[in-house]
Amino acid sequence: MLALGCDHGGYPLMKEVIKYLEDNKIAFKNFGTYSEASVDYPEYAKKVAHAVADGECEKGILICGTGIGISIAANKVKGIRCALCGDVFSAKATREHNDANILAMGARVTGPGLALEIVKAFLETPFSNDERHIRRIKQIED
Ligand SMILES: O=C[C@H](O)[C@H](O)[C@H](O)COP(=O)(O)O
Repeated sequence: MLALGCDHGGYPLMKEVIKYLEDNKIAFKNFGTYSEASVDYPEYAKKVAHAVADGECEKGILICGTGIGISIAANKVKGIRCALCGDVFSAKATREHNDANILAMGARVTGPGLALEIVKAFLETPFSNDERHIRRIKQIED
């Protein structure tokens, strides 16, 4: 199960992401927001980050205007490795190297075509399980 969250700035892109997930029969839980009415992104980062950290959801996707604020907020939650990605290489690398459990994107930065390629790479790339990456993730946790 995938946890979704966005603010008003991220909402237009989140609609595209939701369509992609539905088309590909990928299960998700949507924590909002549900419109372009102005809201505060930390609230949605918190909901998604806790759903992932608590094991309710396996991974998450967070979107705000830039992806910056919502990723900063999500990374305050213990156990969260939220990666802000604006390209496919980074989305793939952060899964392989960092075992990132939340993808963040900026709807005012990244267009929908590229964003959906980023989502696909993030969801389909497994963690490498390489010893050096496990060691470094452990250092982050410590
Ligand atoms: O990092 C923060 C996000 O980009 C927000 O989506 C952004 O700050 C919202 O801006 P505004 O309230 O001007 O729409």
